[in-house]
Amino acid sequence: MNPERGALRALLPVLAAHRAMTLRTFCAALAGQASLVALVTLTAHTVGTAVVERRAPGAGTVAALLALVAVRALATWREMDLSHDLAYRVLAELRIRVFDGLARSAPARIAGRRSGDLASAALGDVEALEFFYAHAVAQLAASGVVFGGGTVALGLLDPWLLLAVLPVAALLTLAPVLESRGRAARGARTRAAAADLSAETVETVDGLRELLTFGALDARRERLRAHGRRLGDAQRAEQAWEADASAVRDLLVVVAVLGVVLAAAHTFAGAWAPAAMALALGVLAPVADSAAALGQAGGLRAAAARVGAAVRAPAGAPEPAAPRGLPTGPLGLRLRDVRFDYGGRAVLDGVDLTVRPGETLALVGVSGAGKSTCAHLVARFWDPASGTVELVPETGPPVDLRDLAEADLRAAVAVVGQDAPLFHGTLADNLRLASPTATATDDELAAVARRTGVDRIADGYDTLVGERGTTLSGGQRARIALARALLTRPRVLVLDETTANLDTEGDAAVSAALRDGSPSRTTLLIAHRPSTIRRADRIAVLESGRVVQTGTWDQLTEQGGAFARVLTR
Ligand SMILES: Nc1ncnc2c1ncn2[C@@H]1O[C@H](COP(=O)(O)OP(=O)(O)OP(=O)(O)O)[C@@H](O)[C@H]1O
Repeated sequence: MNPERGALRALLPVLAAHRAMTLRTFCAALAGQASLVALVTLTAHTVGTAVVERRAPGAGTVAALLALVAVRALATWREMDLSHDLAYRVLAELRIRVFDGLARSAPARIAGRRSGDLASAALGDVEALEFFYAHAVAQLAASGVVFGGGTVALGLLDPWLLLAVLPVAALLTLAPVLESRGRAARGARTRAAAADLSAETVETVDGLRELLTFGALDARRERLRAHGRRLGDAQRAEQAWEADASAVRDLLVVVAVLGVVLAAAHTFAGAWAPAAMALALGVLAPVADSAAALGQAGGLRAAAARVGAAVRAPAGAPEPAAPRGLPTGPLGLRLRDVRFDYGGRAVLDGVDLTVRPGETLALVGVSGAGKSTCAHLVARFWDPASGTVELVPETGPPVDLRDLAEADLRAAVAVVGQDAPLFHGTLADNLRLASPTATATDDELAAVARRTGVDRIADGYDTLVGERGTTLSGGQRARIALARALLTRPRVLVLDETTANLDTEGDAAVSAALRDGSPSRTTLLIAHRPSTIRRADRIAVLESGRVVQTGTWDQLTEQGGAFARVLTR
């Protein structure tokens, strides 16, 4: 099924939380449209009276005209105010829902997608929906009511007038439906081009250093230019169609005008003839506006589909319905017959691995063996296709990660990667990222900073580290990421090449400090450097999706085989 079908309708329930405001916007739109129809009708009648019957308007008529002008002006202002207020509230909510969807399904969903593309979905597509919420929903409903009421009035006044208006109204309403597929395709082209350009721009800015180093800036500029051109072409195609559609709508209204003039001249005399014509055309005007709005909204279906998909994204690792608690004390880690793939060949094909409480186990293997994948499963970024990942208390049964509440899992397990990103802000902000409620005291922060060497990075904790830590070296970033994890006091710590960027001395110092800091903590250490691996209590070798060897450094170096191959590589 076409995922864009009904995509806009599927986003209507967001308005449910703003029912009162939606209703007020509808009332303002209704008052604005109805007062306009009344105003043009009364004006036509007044002018007709003056010109045809040579009678000046009475005080009552003038007062009614002034009142209608005031109502129209007030209602228009109120509608603009309310509809935009409503739209901006809804968009703010949608942005958060899109973010929640990404967070819920990330990084499973993010894998393979470009961050600029996601940013475009989160911001550009949501922004594009402003038209739908501010200018379409309440206005279409109001137009329907005005047209319905006007149709009844016309029918009572003169069925010929109705006959002149109805076919054109039907064609105007039908046109956006008939052209919806083409509109959606053109809109999708624009949104896709905008997303590509956004992805390309983000990648270019991120990789400026590399592009400069390899002299690839000019080629990249050309690519950006080509993407910009593609977006421009898509936007022009949309606009050209819009201009044509608008001309066709105007033509249809002209046909209606001719019919209305004929019908009114046939039935009415004196000042009532222009009044009836004005009423008939006044009733048709909201239909023409609605047709334009419907057409424009049709172009937003691709944006709505992308936003809807992000909002409804299933959780990569769903929360358990009845979470189990974790006993206090040291926790071991066990992977039991774990199988996992990223949609292609099996990356893990029956991994069995045990890390005892308080033990440090080094997981080694050649590049691409699946070590980081194991770390991601322990962090529960994804669930295994089969098998279990368990936390094993010293006493009591093991607890499957799938049975743990998210907060309990995050409190027990911390995973630090090789290039953990830092965020714009101070060093203290970055260190306290995991405990924003400042559960870590200043003394604790200072102790952890000392242990990880973070206290030697900057003059003070108020130092700005810059977006993504670009002002820091790789080793400094690694120390901060490690300190950040330690402040959460994890019982299981997974270090995925965390100290690879430190020099051998720094690596040794951090390892010693880690061990002294909390001897009961269980550590799964992913490393390539022999001196780092050697410090672990035990070593497990991952090869062809399985753990093929385990033992101490001395045992494994004696055995040779897979471990020897890893060391040689
Ligand atoms: N998000 C992903 N989507 C698809 N395939 C992936 C993804 N992440 C990793 N892979 C693939 O899974 C395999 C294992 O990757 P993984 O990163 O776990 O290996 P690794 O042992 O940690 O490697 P390295 O030592 O180089 O970091 C590789 O073939 C990799 O290409």
